[in-house]
Amino acid sequence: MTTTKTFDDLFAELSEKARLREPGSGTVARLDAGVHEIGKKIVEEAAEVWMAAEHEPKAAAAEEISQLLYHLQVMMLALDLDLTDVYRHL
Ligand SMILES: N=c1c2ncn([C@@H]3O[C@H](COP(=O)(O)OP(=O)(O)OP(=O)(O)O)[C@@H](O)[C@H]3O)c2ncn1[C@@H]1O[C@H](COP(=O)(O)O)[C@@H](O)[C@H]1O
Repeated sequence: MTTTKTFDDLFAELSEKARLREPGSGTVARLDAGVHEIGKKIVEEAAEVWMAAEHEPKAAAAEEISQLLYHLQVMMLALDLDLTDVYRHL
């Protein structure tokens, strides 16, 4: 049986990689690049979500949405925000 990684699972995984500064982690590299670069990536991925939603199959849009969620989590880590900081606004 395959298990599906949830938003919370991914955040826990990324938090641990950041804490350990895991060698070879793309997440650590993105954190080192800083908020400005992470922000540019969020805008890029958001545009890709929009384009996929209008012009590509639903599966492609789903993949782009997953990438946007990933980069939003990287920004949360860069700002030292945790899930409860965000969830309290939902
Ligand atoms: N879910 C993701 C994820 N989504 C998107 N991305 C990154 O975002 C990029 C988005 O794809 P693009 O098409 O924009 O690629 P690109 O233009 O080459 O982007 P750049 O790498 O040049 O920024 C991907 O190539 C990944 O680098 C992700 N990188 C990592 N994860 C997961 O995060 C976890 C930790 O990853 P590491 O920190 O790399 O170990 C793992 O479980 C990964 O599966």
